[in-house]
Amino acid sequence: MTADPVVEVRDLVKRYGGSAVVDRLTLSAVRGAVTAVLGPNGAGKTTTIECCEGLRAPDAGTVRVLGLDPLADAVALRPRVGVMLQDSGLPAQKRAGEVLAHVARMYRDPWPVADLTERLGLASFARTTVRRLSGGQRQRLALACALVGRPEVVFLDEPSAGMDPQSRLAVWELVRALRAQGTSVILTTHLMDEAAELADDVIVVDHGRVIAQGTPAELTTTGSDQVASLTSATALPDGATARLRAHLGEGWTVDSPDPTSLRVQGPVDPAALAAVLAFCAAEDVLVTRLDLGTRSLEDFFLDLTGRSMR
Ligand SMILES: Nc1ncnc2c1ncn2[C@@H]1O[C@H](COP(=O)(O)OP(=O)(O)OP(=O)(O)O)[C@@H](O)[C@H]1O
Repeated sequence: MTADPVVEVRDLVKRYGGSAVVDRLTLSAVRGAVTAVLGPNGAGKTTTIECCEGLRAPDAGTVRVLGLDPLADAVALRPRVGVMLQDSGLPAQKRAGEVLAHVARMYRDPWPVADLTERLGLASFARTTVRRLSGGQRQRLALACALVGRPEVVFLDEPSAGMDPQSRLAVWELVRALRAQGTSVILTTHLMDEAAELADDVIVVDHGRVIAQGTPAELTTTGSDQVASLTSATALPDGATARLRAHLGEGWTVDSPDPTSLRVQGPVDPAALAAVLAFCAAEDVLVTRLDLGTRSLEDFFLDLTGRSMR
């Protein structure tokens, strides 16, 4: 548990039809930090976050946000917490600009609407009704509505899903600005680059439980391990991955993300690299590309949660 948590979830259980989709989940998020919650489809992320938002009642366990109970203390928490849902819940018949202005009027000291409009590029569709907005435009409006009350903590469920690259960058900039002004941000995302770019802390959820937590650097650095990624001109010979694994021996991980790629993870040094290339030559594999680097957050995530779809 962290020293000064903004969100603290202990042994949370949520069941649907008898099966626990959140299964004694425990996590905490640091005040003033950006915490990214990752996990495969159906892992229980949204259910957990919605318990934190007071939108769902836990079957067991405790949830505290800013030290308060999201259900029992809902009235006290409402002005202090911003929520951006996957399903935006915005009024379909109203114009985008009117919706944001209306939400702003509900707060004593709102974020200036003109500034949010500028940061999120809302002006071009301010006069469009919500039901006519594109998915990405609706997301941007929902984000503006979540932030306009200057919340102390904000929950963002896949904030940049469906957005074009320009909008995604604008959202990232905004999240960085929030962090700089001390706002705590809890976001769920399937975009590993988004988590790596923004998060101070990453929490990986699977099958309703936390299976890893740490900074992106902690999660992607295993000792002195490096990753060599090789691309072959043609499909690799049958069994090449297993033979290379046997050839390199203990301390090495070898896999093949696709038929023309080899990924070698271990203490890569000049001699090891020469051995890998000699192996490729012996197997008549023409290497057309070689990249060296540390494990990405995506590598970590796939190693942890597997490659099969849920
Ligand atoms: N109201 C509900 N009734 C029944 N089952 C539900 C309900 N809400 C969620 N579930 C189930 O709970 C599980 C977890 O769902 P949840 O939305 O929390 O996952 P998630 O990690 O957010 O997934 P995704 O990445 O797809 O958004 C899923 O199997 C889902 O079908």
